[in-house]
Amino acid sequence: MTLLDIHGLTIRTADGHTLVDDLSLTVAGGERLGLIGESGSGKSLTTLAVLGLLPDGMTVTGSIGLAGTQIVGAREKHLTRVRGRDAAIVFQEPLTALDPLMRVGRQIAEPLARRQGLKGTELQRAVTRALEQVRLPEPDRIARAYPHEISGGQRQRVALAMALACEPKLLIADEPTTALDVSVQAEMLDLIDTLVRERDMAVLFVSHDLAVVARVTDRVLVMKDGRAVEEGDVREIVRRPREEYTRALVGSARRLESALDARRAR
Ligand SMILES: Nc1ncnc2c1ncn2[C@@H]1O[C@H](COP(=O)(O)OP(=O)(O)OP(=O)(O)O)[C@@H](O)[C@H]1O
Repeated sequence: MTLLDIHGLTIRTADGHTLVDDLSLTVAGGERLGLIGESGSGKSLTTLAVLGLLPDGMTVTGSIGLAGTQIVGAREKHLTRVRGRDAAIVFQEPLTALDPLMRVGRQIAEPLARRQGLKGTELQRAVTRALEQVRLPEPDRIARAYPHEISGGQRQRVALAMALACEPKLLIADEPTTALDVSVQAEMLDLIDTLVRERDMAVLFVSHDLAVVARVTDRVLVMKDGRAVEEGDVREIVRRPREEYTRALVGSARRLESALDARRAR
């Protein structure tokens, strides 16, 4: 069944400049779609639009159906209900989602209390469980820490725990590993892969890196200048890119892989 149905999505600035142009895509329940394209191609704006989080002043036309709710034009009170429950987002920079002045445990507790009505010891246990699920060692210490007292990789795991806290049907991951060290990136991708599989969640995974997208998604949509240029099975696109732009993306991903192979062989 279709979980996310975007049709003819167009996003413009207040002065009429088109940033996303007539974009259509669907994600079925449990399916994983990668959104790929170079910087500025409109990937992030598309994901923000799904949660009704576009910056003030931008205008949106077209439709975005998310688990039966029409997001375009929806009132804030309806959007609040959808966020976290139907879709949740993990950003490239975890500090975007975390409050610097609040202990990590309280930040995870907040959505759990609000959505699941948990309190007291039960709530504390749920926070510990949420931190354990994202494979954070010493969950109790992490829960007492402020965001700046833990590492970037740990912060991203905390942000993932928050996004998963209400078991959304769709996880949106916007370049979730780009800001991390290469050694931590692979661990994070594996973690997302496992957790999403266990929960049978759908994923909209945004990246400019085809190698990363190929690792976690089944299908990929390539964007350029706010438009979809190509869409298909991720292996098929890597093997036989149809569009020139996609060929260039595949070519640069290959060059990077062989450069890394050459380094490993040294
Ligand atoms: N608040 C804003 N006001 C005006 N233009 C914006 C705003 N946010 C983004 N844009 C423009 O919209 C276009 C698409 O931006 P978007 O962030 O969606 O790209 P992206 O593909 O996610 O890029 P990146 O990989 O660098 O995050 C860009 O040209 C960007 O400059």
